[in-house]
Amino acid sequence: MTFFPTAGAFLSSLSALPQPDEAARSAAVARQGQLTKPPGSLGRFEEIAVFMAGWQGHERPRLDRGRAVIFAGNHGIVDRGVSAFPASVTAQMVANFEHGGAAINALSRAAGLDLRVVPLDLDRPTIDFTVAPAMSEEECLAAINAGAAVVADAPDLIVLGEMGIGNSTSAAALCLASFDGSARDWVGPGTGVDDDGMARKIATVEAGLALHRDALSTPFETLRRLGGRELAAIAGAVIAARLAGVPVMLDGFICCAAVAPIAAACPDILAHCLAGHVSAEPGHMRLLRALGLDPLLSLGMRLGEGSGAATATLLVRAALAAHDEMATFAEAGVSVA
Ligand SMILES: Cc1cc2ncn([C@H]3O[C@H](COP(=O)(O)O)[C@@H](O)[C@H]3O)c2cc1C
Ligand SMILES: O=C(O)c1cccnc1
Repeated sequence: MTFFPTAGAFLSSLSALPQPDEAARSAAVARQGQLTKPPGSLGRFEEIAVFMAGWQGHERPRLDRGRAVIFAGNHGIVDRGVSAFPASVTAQMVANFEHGGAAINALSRAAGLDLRVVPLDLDRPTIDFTVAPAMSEEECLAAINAGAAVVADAPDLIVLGEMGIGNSTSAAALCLASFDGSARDWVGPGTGVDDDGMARKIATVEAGLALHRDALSTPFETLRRLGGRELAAIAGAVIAARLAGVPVMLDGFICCAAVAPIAAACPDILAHCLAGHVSAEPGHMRLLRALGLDPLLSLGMRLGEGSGAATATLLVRAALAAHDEMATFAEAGVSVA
């Protein structure tokens, strides 16, 4: 499926974004005010229920068809010694996802999410971005469209994750290109590199920015030059979800970095997104602040795969259960004041 036929179509979609259904939102706010509890006493759960109502367009939103998607891609910069693991682990983990043995399989099952795995040309790593753009326009657009395709049948919620050895370095480059700071502010240990590995990551990000900075004229160019297929796919999925009114749960540093270029150009693009958690990757909290997102969980996780986002979906289930199943003051015969 070609959701975005050209890079121009991808970019112009950012200037015509649908807003939440105000009638459904107001009805959900009114319902929260009638449930048998002091007003506001369910805290963030109330906000989540109202958020889901607005994007789904129903006073009582559902989570029957929740979907987790993990996009996978390989990165040319791995040859620069930026990960504690070899690039071959990406494909090995994809096989593990397909056999049900990874953390995201267990957590998706626990959260009642259907899991899709989308490997993106794993045998063709992106080009080392310190030498040339990571992807051609066609490759980047194909990845964006692979992301957009996973929301075609409008699931109730989409949970986004990634797998790609080396992608915490691409993520740091996308953050530096999109927001302020230095390479050091955005680079972290990822899978657990030592001090020398950290220095190689910082040098890689600095070299990438030095080469491409003057050409980063649009979010598409930033994703294409410094990103990777799985990161472009996440950006495509987030925009397609917005156009389809599908709420999104974002994961850790890498998943959030994938949307940094589009959010820097168009801050409203993340209005339909929740941040599942803040990961232990040091740049993640800084990134969430730049994106204007308040994470639901802080569990010291630093895995990726959509694992934090899938876990946070359990909180959405709790919020929707309270919103849907609680009695109103009138139904329960409880005095209002
Ligand atoms: C076995 C294994 C499973 C993973 N699942 C997610 N990641 C995570 O680690 C990678 C990013 O870290 P870096 O930039 O240091 O390579 C990504 O694939 C990410 O999703 C994993 C990494 C490994 C080794
Ligand atoms: O926060 C993340 O997304 C993350 C951190 C470390 C390794 N992989 C992913």
